[in-house]
Amino acid sequence: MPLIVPFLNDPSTTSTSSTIPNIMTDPSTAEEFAVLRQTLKSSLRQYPDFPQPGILFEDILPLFASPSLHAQLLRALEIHVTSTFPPSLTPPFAGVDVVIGLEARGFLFGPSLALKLGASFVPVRKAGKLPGETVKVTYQKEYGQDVFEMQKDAVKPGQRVLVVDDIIATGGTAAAAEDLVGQLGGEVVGFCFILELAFLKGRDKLKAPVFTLLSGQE
Ligand SMILES: O=P(O)(O)OC[C@H]1O[C@H](OP(=O)(O)OP(=O)(O)O)[C@H](O)[C@@H]1O
Ligand SMILES: Nc1ncnc2[nH]cnc12
Repeated sequence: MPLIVPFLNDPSTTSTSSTIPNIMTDPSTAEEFAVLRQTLKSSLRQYPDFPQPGILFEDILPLFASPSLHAQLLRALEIHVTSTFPPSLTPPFAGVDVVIGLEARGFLFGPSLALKLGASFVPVRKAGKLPGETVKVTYQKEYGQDVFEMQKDAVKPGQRVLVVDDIIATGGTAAAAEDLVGQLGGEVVGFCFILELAFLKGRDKLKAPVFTLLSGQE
């Protein structure tokens, strides 16, 4: 009988809406994950007053500038997703069919994560970039308003979708993606972010469970 270890006693890994069962059966994987998080967190940069006064901008790009950090990021995300949605389980905790990445920074790691999970990758793009029939939604984010679009045949009814992005701030962007998936009859089984600005309470706007790898700006 494997030892069941609580995944992490950290508020950034739990959801207020519903809770993902963050358990891991292998203690050495839990330890590996904790070390990965520490390394990744210490590699982020912050820029005050960008892109406008009053915003403390969290820059995740150093994670991609170094091949080693890039690999560690993907390993951390893979550990999380496969321990939360093991392909061998039955719903609601079975695997993921589609990973959706949100423009633009969700495109940096969404496709690689999808490949690791054996899932499809689908982009959600800013308006006017996608050919063919699309669904659309207008949304508010931490610094402005935008329009998101997804191709109509990108998600099939009943498919299990994981939405990924670099940051959740006010949650407007992620909620817009959840809306688009719902319009196509897909099921968002979870959200996965690298970083969460917890004080903005963005996760409260989302119906599906939320996982964030790192916390920021308490
Ligand atoms: O939770 P919210 O308040 O909605 O903000 C989070 C969103 O804001 C940023 O994207 P941005 O719209 O700046 O676009 P970009 O990735 O194309 O630069 C970030 O990458 C998230 O997608
Ligand atoms: N403070 C922030 N830093 C980086 N990306 C963001 N997207 C929304 N708010 C952000």
